[in-house]
Amino acid sequence: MEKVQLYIISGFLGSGKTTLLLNLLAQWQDKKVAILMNEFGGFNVDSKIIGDNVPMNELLNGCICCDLKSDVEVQLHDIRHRHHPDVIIIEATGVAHPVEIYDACTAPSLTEWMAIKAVITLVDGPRFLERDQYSITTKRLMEEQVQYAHIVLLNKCDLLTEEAVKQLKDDISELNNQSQIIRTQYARIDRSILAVDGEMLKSKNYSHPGIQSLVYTFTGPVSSRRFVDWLRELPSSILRVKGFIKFQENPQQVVLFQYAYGIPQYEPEIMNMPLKLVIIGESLNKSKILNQLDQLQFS
Ligand SMILES: Nc1nc2c(ncn2[C@@H]2O[C@H](COP(=O)(O)OP(=O)(O)OP(=O)(O)O)[C@@H](O)[C@H]2O)c(=O)[nH]1
Repeated sequence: MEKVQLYIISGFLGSGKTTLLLNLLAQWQDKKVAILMNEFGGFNVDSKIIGDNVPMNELLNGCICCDLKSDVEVQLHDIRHRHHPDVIIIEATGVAHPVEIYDACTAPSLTEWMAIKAVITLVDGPRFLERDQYSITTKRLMEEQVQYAHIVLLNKCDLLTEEAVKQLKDDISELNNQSQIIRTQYARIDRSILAVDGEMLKSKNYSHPGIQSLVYTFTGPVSSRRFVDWLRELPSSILRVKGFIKFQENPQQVVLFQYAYGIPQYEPEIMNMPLKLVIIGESLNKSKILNQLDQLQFS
């Protein structure tokens, strides 16, 4: 019996994990692919982006590498029994430690039928270049995600100079000289790159104390100008914002909003999605953010 192949997609918040997942799904149309999606918050924007056609289990409200670690085994068995996939892809939260996820997938009841093919880490080039500006824990996490990958995608190269790409490649090789390093834009890779076999990674206990998330639900459209003003004032401790929003200028249109490393992105959404925004950052001042969003919404 051929084993189900497992790929683990890791990488810091907003580095391009869902973008890679979408690329892989497009290339693997000849395979039955199922997804285990993990979100730090209670609302999964990424699963809405991927849509209903792909078999998917979700682990919400926590991180797969610590508080939800024991659920991984149960979810993987469930995926196998319900969907009979050829390939399973785990998309971890941006704050997950790859070794812990790997460890969670090596339970004997899983290895009977599942083979871990690779841990793929996405590096957000511009953010990684400036990793010294984050707290020591966050910087260490970014580096360890690189250190323990079998394949590293140096992503967002469109936002980097050649010199910066060279510098980042050197930094990544210094952290991990065993991995393949591939420079990418929008996480575009050829599936042949994934033909590797992940060897054992060593587990160690890991936690990420400072990183938190909150979900805000809008009751209706907001002013786009005031929303942009709010974004401009966001402290650098806010690492990621994503979700669905409507603007007063075009109140019927749902917009998929993404904000990673200071760069906002707006895309029209055809489905009528819940108007929720997920905000992830280091030591969030939750009441202040909720207050600001209330003001945006109600005044
Ligand atoms: N300029 C540029 N933007 C990119 C690239 N890859 C992804 N993005 C954008 O970066 C944002 C985050 O991408 P995602 O794929 O959602 O990142 P993620 O790692 O899944 O994010 P989280 O799940 O929140 O950690 C989106 O707006 C993407 O369109 C790239 O190579 N270049």
